[in-house]
Amino acid sequence: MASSEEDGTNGASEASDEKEATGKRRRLGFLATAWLTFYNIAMTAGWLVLAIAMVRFYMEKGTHRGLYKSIQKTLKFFQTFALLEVVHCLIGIVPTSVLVTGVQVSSRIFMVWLITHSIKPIQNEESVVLFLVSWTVTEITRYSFYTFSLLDHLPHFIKWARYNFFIILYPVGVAGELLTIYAALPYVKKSGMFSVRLPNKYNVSFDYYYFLLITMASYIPRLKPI
Ligand SMILES: CCCCCCCCCCCCC[C@@H](O)CC(=O)SCCNC(=O)CCNC(=O)[C@H](O)C(C)(C)COP(=O)(O)OP(=O)(O)OC[C@H]1O[C@@H](n2cnc3c(N)ncnc32)[C@H](O)[C@@H]1OP(=O)(O)O
Repeated sequence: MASSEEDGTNGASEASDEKEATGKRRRLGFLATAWLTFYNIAMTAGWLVLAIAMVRFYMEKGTHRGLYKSIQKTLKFFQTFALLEVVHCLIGIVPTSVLVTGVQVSSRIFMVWLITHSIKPIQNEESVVLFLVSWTVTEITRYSFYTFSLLDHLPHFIKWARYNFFIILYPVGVAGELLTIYAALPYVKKSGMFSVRLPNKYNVSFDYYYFLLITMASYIPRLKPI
């Protein structure tokens, strides 16, 4: 195999990658780079803690029943913290689209707080494990990718994982989310939770059951990974 010194091509492309990365950091500014590095390290660590807790739970109990309850605090904290990602786009320190990030983060927050947290009987559904595993592997890969990129030391495997894992993880995650919402439907219909019925003094009505059906339908344009 020809070395970069021999053919001159790899060396040139590495040098241009290096120049590009340095230029990007300079454009970003010291404070923004420091904050993003801290944020990405914290998020990688948070999702790693979650992964370890899930593996330990399963090894000790041999079942997924009770898993959500045991990890919910960590999940809620780190997934809610991800709202900062929308802020990062809004203030322009990351070049991702506000809309794409907003949809991604709000759908996750919705799953965490308005579905799994609020509807206790569905917490032991297998579908919850599907999206938990999918989100966890995705986020460990994604945040470590951003961290190593900012530090200019991106291992090949992390780069490969960032651009390939989603081929499996995205459909698994979406299936887990949709099946969990589907499992919630009977409880929502029976309890009438989060619904506002007429007559009332504001003359407005809202049916959470139909809202969930619309939410499920709104996944259709997003079946292609975002
Ligand atoms: C209230 C009711 C809500 C109802 C919702 C309606 C339903 C809608 C359906 C939604 C479906 C979502 C389902 C989803 O939850 C399922 C899953 O997630 S399953 C798990 C698998 N998922 C994935 O693989 C997606 C993972 N997510 C992402 O990749 C990102 O979150 C995304 C927002 C999609 C952005 O990705 P994109 O590839 O567009 O951007 P990049 O990552 O390449 O970033 C672009 C550039 O910005 C730099 N960047 C971004 N973030 C950071 C950061 N934190 N630190 C440093 N730099 C960052 C990045 O390096 C890129 O820079 P450059 O281009 O210069 O290299």
